[in-house]
Amino acid sequence: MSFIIAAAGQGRRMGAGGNKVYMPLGDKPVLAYSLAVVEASPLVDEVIIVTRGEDIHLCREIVAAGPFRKVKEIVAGGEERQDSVAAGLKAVAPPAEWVAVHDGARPFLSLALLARVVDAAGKTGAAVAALPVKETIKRGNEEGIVTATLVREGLWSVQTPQVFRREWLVDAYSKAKENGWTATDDASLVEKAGYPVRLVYGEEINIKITTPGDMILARAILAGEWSCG
Ligand SMILES: Nc1ccn([C@@H]2O[C@H](COP(=O)(O)OP(=O)(O)OP(=O)(O)O)[C@@H](O)[C@H]2O)c(=O)n1
Ligand SMILES: C[C@](O)(CO)[C@H](O)COP(=O)(O)O
Repeated sequence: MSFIIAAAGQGRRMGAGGNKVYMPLGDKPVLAYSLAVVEASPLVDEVIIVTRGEDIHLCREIVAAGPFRKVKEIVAGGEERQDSVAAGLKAVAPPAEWVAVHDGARPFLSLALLARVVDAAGKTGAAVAALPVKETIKRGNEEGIVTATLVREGLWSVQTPQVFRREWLVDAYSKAKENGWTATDDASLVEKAGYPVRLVYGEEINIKITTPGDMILARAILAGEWSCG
């Protein structure tokens, strides 16, 4: 399986003035955590990292320090996450039957979660890690007034990894380009292209580091102050 790591963001919501995947977390940068997991996974044959052109030198340093030998290519990303994954997908060689996409900003990927998503994708053709929504979900207008309270039943909060039959993901990205579809995750495009996507129980610990509060949480997780499946 080819494994694409999307790491070409700008970290605007982190407000640290740089790409959060290169921020230190414990003794290594955020990006090095998921790289270590895929390096150890027998399910992953090759890794493609997508990062901003200006960060490629930082990425190379992390790969060399690992050393992360499965990294086949480091490619430059695009304006939006979708553009970055599209760039990564171009680097996946056609013999690969399966492609996984993961956020570099999710350092606590586990081998067990990756195996669960791969297993489900093997049966359905596409699968994503996700958790049922726990809180009441409301829609609000620009003035902050509630316009609707949604039915929570059946709603899932989606994570990565997301695993797809390569041909499905390539087809979905080509249809997205043709029709101008945009999405915040890869599965949305695959769904829109007409393919079934299986939801697989993710892990609460598999957070996406997005804001400064998430970095505090990540440090607590690392220190063993919080852990749960
Ligand atoms: N153009 C982009 C935007 C995002 N990402 C990656 O997609 C993941 C999830 O994105 P997000 O949390 O939104 O990261 P940022 O774009 O860095 O954050 P922000 O939106 O706050 O700027 C991250 O690993 C990020 O590096 C990417 O590869 N290319
Ligand atoms: C792919 C993702 O991590 C699934 O939760 C998420 O959609 C990324 O969204 P963002 O807008 O880049 O934060």
